[in-house]
Amino acid sequence: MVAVKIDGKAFAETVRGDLAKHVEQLQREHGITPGLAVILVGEDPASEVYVRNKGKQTRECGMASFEHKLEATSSEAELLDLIGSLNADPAVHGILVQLPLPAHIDSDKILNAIDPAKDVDGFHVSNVGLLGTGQKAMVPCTPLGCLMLLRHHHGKLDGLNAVVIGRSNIVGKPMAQLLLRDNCTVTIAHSRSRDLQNIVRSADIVIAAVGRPEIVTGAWIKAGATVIDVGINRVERDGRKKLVGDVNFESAAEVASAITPVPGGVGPMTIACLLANTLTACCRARGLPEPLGLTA
Ligand SMILES: NC(=O)C1=CN([C@@H]2O[C@H](COP(=O)(O)OP(=O)(O)OC[C@H]3O[C@@H](n4cnc5c(N)ncnc54)[C@H](OP(=O)(O)O)[C@@H]3O)[C@@H](O)[C@H]2O)C=CC1
Ligand SMILES: Nc1nc(=O)c2c([nH]1)NC[C@@H]1CN(c3ccc(C(=O)N[C@@H](CCC(=O)O)C(=O)O)cc3)C=[N+]21
Ligand SMILES: [Mg+2]
Repeated sequence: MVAVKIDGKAFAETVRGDLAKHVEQLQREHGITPGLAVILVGEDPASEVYVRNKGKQTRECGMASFEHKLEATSSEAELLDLIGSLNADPAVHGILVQLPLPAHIDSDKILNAIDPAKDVDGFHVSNVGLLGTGQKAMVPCTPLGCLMLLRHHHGKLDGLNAVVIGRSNIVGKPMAQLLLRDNCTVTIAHSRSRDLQNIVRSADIVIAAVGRPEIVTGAWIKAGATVIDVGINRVERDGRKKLVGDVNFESAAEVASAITPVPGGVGPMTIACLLANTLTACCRARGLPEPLGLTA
């Protein structure tokens, strides 16, 4: 292996440590506790693990965590009611609705019902529009976490070729916006892209957000590239359940100059950025200065 392993877990711990200090100061000087509400609809076991981890880390940072679990059969109207009450609750500064939602619920309608000022996922159309036009927005957590890792390990990204594989609203598209804002030349690839391998081979920065276990191998990577693996795929290897990314770590690490592992890469940064966005939302709501350097 020639590549440096980018330790997202350690970096996320540092970010959460900084957050905890700001939260403590907010409490001490203003008597304010930032609050994050998470809504989970249905019983998806993987989602429950995220919700539990998020709740634990939220409390460890000194913030308040409100968890709402709804039956999978809950109606859109019930969910809209809950969002309405959280929008009106001054103790709640951030609202996250865990995705995907059950098929009978219109996700866009739900996401757009969240007060944009409390939309810590950055999925509301207003925040998407603000980000796309270069205005102050809530920035989606996973792309923001990737950007923080890239800036930290690579420095300035000006003029670099970045290839984002995946065009979802939650990862691929906002990731491309952030890289463009940092002056990369951005290509977005997807399932209809022709000659994906050669597109990826042109990249100084590769962001894999595909949801296909280890689809990207070392043979696709330009020597010296930086590889950010967003994928979280549960697979069975040698009779054991295991978590792998969208990148084959072993082979990619032979050619890349730096690469994130799965687990321990982007995932922990996503949660750290969610908490950072909650603190930012809280400061904006109370007209207080935003702690610098935590969000983009
Ligand atoms: N670490 C973290 O914090 C997070 C991790 N994830 C993980 O990241 C991955 C992506 O998530 P998400 O964006 O929500 O996934 P989606 O399924 O919404 O999007 C996947 C994207 O990959 C594209 N794609 C699928 N197959 C191929 C292929 N063979 N070649 C090229 N492109 C392909 C799709 O193309 P098309 O649009 O044409 O269908 C689509 O744009 C998943 O593994 C998910 O679990 C997600 C969120 C947070
Ligand atoms: N509204 C909404 N916002 C999201 O941001 C969102 C979502 N819905 N739905 C699901 C995806 C997925 N996601 C992850 C977050 C953290 C880890 C994470 O912490 N991973 C750790 C541990 C993984 C483990 O061991 O289980 C790691 O990669 O090291 C993973 C995945 C956020 N998502
Ligand atoms: Mg999706």
